[in-house]
Amino acid sequence: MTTGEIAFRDSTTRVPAENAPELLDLCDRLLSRAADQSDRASYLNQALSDLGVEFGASWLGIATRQPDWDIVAEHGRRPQNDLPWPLFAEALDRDGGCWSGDATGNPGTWIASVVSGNTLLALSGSRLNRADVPSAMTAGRYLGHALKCLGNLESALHRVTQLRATLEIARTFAREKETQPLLELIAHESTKLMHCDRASIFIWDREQKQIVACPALGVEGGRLWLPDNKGIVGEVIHSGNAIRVDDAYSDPRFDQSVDRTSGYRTNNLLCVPMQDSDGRCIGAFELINKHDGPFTDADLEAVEELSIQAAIAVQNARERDHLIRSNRQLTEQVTGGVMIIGDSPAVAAMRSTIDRLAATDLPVLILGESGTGKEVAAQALHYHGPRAEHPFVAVNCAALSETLLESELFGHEKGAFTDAHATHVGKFELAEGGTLFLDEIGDMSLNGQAKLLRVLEQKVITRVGGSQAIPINVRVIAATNANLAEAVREKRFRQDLFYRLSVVTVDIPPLRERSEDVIPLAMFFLDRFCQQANRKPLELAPDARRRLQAHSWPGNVRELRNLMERVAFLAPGPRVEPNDIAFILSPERDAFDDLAEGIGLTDATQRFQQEYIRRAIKRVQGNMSDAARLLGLHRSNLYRKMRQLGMEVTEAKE
Ligand SMILES: Nc1ncnc2c1ncn2[C@@H]1O[C@H](COP(=O)(O)OP(=O)(O)OP(=O)(O)O)[C@@H](O)[C@H]1O
Repeated sequence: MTTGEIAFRDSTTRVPAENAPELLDLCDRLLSRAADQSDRASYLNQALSDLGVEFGASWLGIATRQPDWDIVAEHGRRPQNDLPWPLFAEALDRDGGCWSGDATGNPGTWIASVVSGNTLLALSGSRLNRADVPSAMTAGRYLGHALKCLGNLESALHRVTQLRATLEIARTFAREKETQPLLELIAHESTKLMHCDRASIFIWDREQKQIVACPALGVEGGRLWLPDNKGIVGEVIHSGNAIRVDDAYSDPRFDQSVDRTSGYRTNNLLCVPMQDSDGRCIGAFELINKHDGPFTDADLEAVEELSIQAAIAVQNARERDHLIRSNRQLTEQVTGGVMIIGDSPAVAAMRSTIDRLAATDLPVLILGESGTGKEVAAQALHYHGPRAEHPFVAVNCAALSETLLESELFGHEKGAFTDAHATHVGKFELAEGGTLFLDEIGDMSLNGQAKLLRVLEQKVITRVGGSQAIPINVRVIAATNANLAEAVREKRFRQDLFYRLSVVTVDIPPLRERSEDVIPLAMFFLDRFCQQANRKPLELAPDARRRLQAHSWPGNVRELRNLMERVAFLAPGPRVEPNDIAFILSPERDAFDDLAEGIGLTDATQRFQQEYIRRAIKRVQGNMSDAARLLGLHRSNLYRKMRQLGMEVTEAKE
């Protein structure tokens, strides 16, 4: 140390008693100003100005050594000659203060006093007294405390800003529903937030023991498949710990082959694991090449936060993708399964009508006896049209009481009635975007009909006990086995609703009127059930075919289907013989066999007709109107026919 320079250590400094009040006042100001400021630059400006006045210094600066010297803030006119760096170094090395002036301690030019660590406060001016050093040192220390507080505040504020930005980004993640665009969005937003070059998401395919990088920028197709045990990502997913690399090429864990593939040079990176809501690692999130130096601890914290949000969004999007895929598969299966089998002209016409109607939203009324295939026709309309990927919901109106029907169709709010313990979503809402099939519409009460009509006209529903109008987009297909036109005449069915539902009518004849369909349907069901029974497809023996065709099928296609189901499971041989179905079909059928032997065709026809009518009457328990319907005749024609055939008409009841 040269003459005229004095170094002080903290332990040896004493502030002269007479300076104490001003010093206290100054330190108080240094601290309280810190509370008013939120950034270090403005604070230092203010603090250096206060110190300048207090010490009568013409220049003040804050110098740091890391290891080169830098002046991070200054106030006043900087002296012409070079700054006394050795004096500054001395002050830092001693962790105290230094004064430079004349040997007697008269006013000199410099005081350097440590603020903290590698930072010091430097004062210059002709009025600086050696006796000022202890006060400058105390003020320097206070300045240090204040700067530390401001530093903490600044990093807390920075963290808040970063968290806010993370939340903002997470909100955009939640809006993106599909996986691939979501991954690209995450990468794009993260690079912006973290001021880096690239970001990649690595999805871990545990079964295949590989990780899929997406988006892998610079790689054709944007995707890259890598083994799951290599490189930094491999280590992160297996250990569940984040890795920060400041110089990639000097880190042995870094897999340079990825750079070789993409032609990109990785300098620094930050890689964090991605965990799903159950804490299972689903992949990793990597950021590459930060623009201003390597990634920091604060970056790590922010990326970990971002990765949690990204993982949730990725998981949701993947589950959604999965649901959509399986829905599509199911729809394809159902669409393939909805086949209208039959060779009769009636079925061929129905198929072409359905093909034409499927693409429209026209209301369709399907008419036909029970089991003729009304629901199959409704499904074909739905699954062959644009609503196929939305739900097909069927409601049997006959099975529901008036009160139940309303809540079933429109839903109810919790507490709407005594048993309404929870909110119930109605069938209209469940069928949103798709089709609602109202089976047995003829059995709906007049009150229910009025409500249904209103919904069809206004296209909104209100849940029972609710007040909110919920818009609906549902195609309605209705069906009935009753004579709706007659019900309208008898005022049991609203005419306006009838017209609204029956814009187009599809009439399905009973199976007995389309005997060409019996064998194709029987074969279709037989094949399907043989598959289920795990046996080779069964043949139908010619006699068995004849017997099936001769049957009157009062239960229509449903009866045939059920019969074939039992046969597929029970027939002992590779062919269905008449005996295999004899015990299932009505035993009365066998009586027809006798007719064939030894009598003329006219007699046989007459006896056949007598027998046939007798059975029809028996089947409907003697109700002549029903029997006439079953036989496809008007009731008066049935009586006439019976008389012609010499049958006892009195046996019939109404
Ligand atoms: N043309 C057809 N092709 C294939 N299967 C059919 C056909 N018609 C009916 N079925 C089958 O017959 C059974 C009964 O058909 P469906 O339920 O559609 O009749 P429905 O007229 O709606 O009866 P209900 O009035 O009693 O509800 C179902 O198993 C259906 O798959």
